[in-house]
Amino acid sequence: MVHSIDEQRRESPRIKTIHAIKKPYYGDDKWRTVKDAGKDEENEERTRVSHSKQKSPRNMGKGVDKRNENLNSERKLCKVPGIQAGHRFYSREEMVAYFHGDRLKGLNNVGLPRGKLERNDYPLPLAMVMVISGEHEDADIPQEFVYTDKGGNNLLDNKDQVKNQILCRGNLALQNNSEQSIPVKVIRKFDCKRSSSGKVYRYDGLYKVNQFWLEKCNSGLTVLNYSLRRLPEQAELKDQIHNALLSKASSKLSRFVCKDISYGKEAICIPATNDYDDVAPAGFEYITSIQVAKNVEIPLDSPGCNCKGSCNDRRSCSCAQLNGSDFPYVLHKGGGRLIKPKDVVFECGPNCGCGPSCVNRTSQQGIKYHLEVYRTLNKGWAVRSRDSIPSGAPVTEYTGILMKTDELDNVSDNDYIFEIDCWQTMNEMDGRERRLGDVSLPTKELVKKNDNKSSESVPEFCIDAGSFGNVARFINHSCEPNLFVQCILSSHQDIRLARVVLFAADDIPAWEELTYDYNYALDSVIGLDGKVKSVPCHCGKADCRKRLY
Ligand SMILES: C[S@@+](CC[C@H](N)C(=O)[O-])C[C@H]1O[C@@H](n2cnc3c(N)ncnc32)[C@H](O)[C@@H]1O
Repeated sequence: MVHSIDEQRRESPRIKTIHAIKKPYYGDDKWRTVKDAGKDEENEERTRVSHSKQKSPRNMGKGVDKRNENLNSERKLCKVPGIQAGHRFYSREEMVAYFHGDRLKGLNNVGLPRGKLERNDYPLPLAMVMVISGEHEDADIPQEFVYTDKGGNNLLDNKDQVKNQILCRGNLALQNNSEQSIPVKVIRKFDCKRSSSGKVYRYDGLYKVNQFWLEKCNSGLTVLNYSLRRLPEQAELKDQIHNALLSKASSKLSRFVCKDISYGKEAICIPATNDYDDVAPAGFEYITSIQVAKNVEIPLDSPGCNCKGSCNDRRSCSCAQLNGSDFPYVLHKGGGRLIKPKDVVFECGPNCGCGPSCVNRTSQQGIKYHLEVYRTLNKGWAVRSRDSIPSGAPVTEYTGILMKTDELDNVSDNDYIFEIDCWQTMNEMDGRERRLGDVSLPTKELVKKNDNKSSESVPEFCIDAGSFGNVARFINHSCEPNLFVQCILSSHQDIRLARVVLFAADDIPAWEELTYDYNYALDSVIGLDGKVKSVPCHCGKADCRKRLY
């Protein structure tokens, strides 16, 4: 069976950049006096690159902004809906998704823009969440404890204190919490063998910052201490409920059927878990990059740019020129993010002067998220990420054997074939629809250049991941996907042989199944018996088309 890029695109993301300006909401809680705290993060949000679908009304109003509003703002300074004291999280990412977007340090504050000391009628910063290390997970939740921040420590070397602590950042935040009677959510981190991350994070509840005081430590330097007392009358997970959840979680976590399906070939392990039986994914060899069939020749004729280090001048970089005089990626929090999907993205390649960490090689830098292959009830294997994935980030390339489509054997028995139909899409062949507005002049020229190579509406080349492939071969279809397909050229300019890379279409929370839209034309798959094949779709989305093909 063949699922095609083009068909996926036909109804899928014509992506636009949304500069989200969110209105923070702090719930109807008694601590809502700090109404506007959190606007710093709101500003940060404005730089967010959003990859929500333009064409599909299904995605309207969903995704990044709404979800973050729920997950972040509402939860910052009040209780966390659905989470009771004693709740355990088995990965940092899962815990972070509940408590504070995508970064959670030891002490998380709602801060101030640089240089400001006060905003409106309340002082900032304020402490929201405190993550501290605990001794033993089964010990009772402490009613009171003393906290000492790490201010004044030598961050580069042995972390010893080298300066007096002063009232700034975390320390100042805790003082403000104390003065305004705003509680802090406390999470304790424990080592835990049954957790796949090796840690468990227990939510201990809301604590009032009772008092703070200065103290001289052995080295003669000043430290600031805070005593925190747990607020009374907080609902706690009852032991039997907790144990039930725990055994469910641990049984889930203990059902590892393979520690790393890549057997060390990826920089990050990709485990497989199975809650149904002991079977592990099998029948294929893991490859991290495309292998080329004998009778297919990949040209290496991309001229390449003359930049050094990382490409950053769009006027002088010839690869930027190919992308319509701009770079397709922005650097955000250390990683490249695709600004919007394009017919084709021209990345730097072997003939370029820049180095391997150039932002215009974003899709070539390997898998960066902790992906997991897991067994589902009715879709076979599926893929999820234990980390949240930001919108526009590359998740994985679709690898396999790059071969001629007409040389495929047993097509109808092979669930792992990806047709490379970027060229057909650009030419709007066979009912394919081209995205408007993002076809650069060089891309148009490229289309012309390839015009004599193929006039077929059927893509000439495909990636067969049946026997050789990577984690992408386990990614299922959804009628409302969270990934999209992007064709990429780096070493040559033959669009028929473009690389296929899956990118995050939204901010994807940890543990959500990763999916893209196969977008088969219904009745397009013919079985060996010559009859049209039909497979029901189990994506479970509200607007499910009910059939995969
Ligand atoms: C590329 S494979 C995906 C991984 C596959 N689930 C496995 O176990 O290896 C494509 C096949 O997965 C199954 N599949 C993918 N998405 C599905 C969906 N939404 N509903 C039902 N089956 C699906 C179909 O059998 C499809 O032919």
